[in-house]
Amino acid sequence: MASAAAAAAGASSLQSVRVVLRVRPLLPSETSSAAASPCVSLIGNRPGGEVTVQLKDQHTSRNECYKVDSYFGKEDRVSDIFDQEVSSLIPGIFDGINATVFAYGATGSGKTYTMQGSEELPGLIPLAVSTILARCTGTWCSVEISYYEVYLERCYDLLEPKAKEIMALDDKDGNLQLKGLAWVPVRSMEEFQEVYSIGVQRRKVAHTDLNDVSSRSHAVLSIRISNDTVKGKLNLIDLAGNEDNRRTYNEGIRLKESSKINSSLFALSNVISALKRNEPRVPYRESKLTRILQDSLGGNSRAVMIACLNPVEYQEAVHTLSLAARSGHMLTNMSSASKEQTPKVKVDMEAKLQVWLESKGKSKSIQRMNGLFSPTGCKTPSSMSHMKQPKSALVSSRTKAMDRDGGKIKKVLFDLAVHTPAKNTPRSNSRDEVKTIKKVVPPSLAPCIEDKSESPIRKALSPISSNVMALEQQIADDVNCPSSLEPKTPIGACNVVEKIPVGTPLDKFNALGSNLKESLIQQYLDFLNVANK
Ligand SMILES: Nc1ncnc2c1ncn2[C@@H]1O[C@H](COP(=O)(O)OP(=O)(O)OP(=O)(O)O)[C@@H](O)[C@H]1O
Repeated sequence: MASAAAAAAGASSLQSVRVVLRVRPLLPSETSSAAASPCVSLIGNRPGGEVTVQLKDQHTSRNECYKVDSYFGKEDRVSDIFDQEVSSLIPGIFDGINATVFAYGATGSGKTYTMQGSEELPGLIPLAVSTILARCTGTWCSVEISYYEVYLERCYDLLEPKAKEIMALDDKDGNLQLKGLAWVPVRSMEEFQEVYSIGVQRRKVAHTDLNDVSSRSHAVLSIRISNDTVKGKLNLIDLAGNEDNRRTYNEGIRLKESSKINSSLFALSNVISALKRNEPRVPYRESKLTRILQDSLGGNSRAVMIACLNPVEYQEAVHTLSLAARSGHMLTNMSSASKEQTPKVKVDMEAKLQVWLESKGKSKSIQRMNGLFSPTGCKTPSSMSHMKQPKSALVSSRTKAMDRDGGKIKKVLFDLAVHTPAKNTPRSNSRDEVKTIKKVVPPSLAPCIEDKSESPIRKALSPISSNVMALEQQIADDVNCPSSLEPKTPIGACNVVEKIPVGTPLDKFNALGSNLKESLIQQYLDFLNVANK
């Protein structure tokens, strides 16, 4: 048993990105819901090695298996995650090896709970700070923190709010420098609490349909240690949640935030994917988030991605775990039961698309889609019927949220004693391994795959784009259509529809303008990302 634990520790320190799954418990508001049966289960693990999880959609019989490095379920505490995944990174920082821990997942999946914690259960951030401070006690080592957020692709200091936007620049040696970022020395948990709680209150949060206190920015807490010879850094990142705006009904600024959040998370997934595949070029410059993390992701740095899941949201879970897939952890397989269902799944998907378009009043769009995909006569799948109806007004309650969180964190940090790691306890896993087979990409996807550098499955797993407004603007600009076009109306709808020739669906598609093609492809991919692939 001891040698297995040592092997596990060794493995974790050798891997550059570990993917850890964190499934939160059902919330009281969810347990009463009809759709409250969990969609995720642990089905197998190897001591010290990867674990296999299964996602199952209760509305269809679809299920998929994924491999991750470890699994934390509803009975596991944040301190368990810290002991098993984060504490092993800390000695490396004292040897100058940077590390990054980031919580990734849909809105409301428990990222802030995991990173920041609550009054009773401190999160990974306070646990890490207390462990680092304890290690520095009686040495010449100094500890400093910075805390900043990436909001709408701009970087702001949360400890020095009057400072200008933080710029990511390369110095003469090619090392990344965050110009304008404040580093505040901390010598005790009390000092840390004082500084951090102020920063937490400044972070941008808002009420959304899916989370009362939803983070609207990515927040990065960096802990830097320095002694005479070495500087090392640990980044602890609470990412904003990826959002499907067809569920959130975001509008205005919330929609704009959501669009930036989703595109930067996509950029992050590209970086992780490139790192896991040892690709020669890592696309750090695709977003501000990846750019500022350039010196902490890749190279000899270590990273732990905590993929957070809401246990009852199958589609979100698929989307979140797709990031793990991109980083080489997914079993690109389905159970044999689900293979038999592949044609049905495809039909359901098209029916869902029709229903969705109909619900948006897009009968013309349906006709055009029917030119691209085979027509179906299916009824609305039951899985669509549980979708939320839009609320008439979304109330921003940042002040409320700040009161709640700011107050809480202050207490958390005051109360926190230096964290003593608990002994690692092996998990009991009596579940049977499922037999898996290779996943099939529906042939109807083929014309949509334009990017030659990416595999079809990878493209199909792209994140949900929420650039509705930007897309509309682009459509209006590009084809000079009236600005009164409804959201998601395909490009050039006003001019192009009559010109579509008769012939095969592919002929019709090829005859469309490039903007219209791009729009249709994007819409189809968007749809696939929230429907069965
Ligand atoms: N492990 C857990 N145990 C109990 N409650 C939890 C747990 N994880 C999350 N929650 C609760 O779930 C709700 C949503 O969690 P949280 O705000 O952390 O989500 P999030 O992923 O940070 O969302 P967003 O991306 O919108 O900021 C909160 O009420 C939180 O207290």
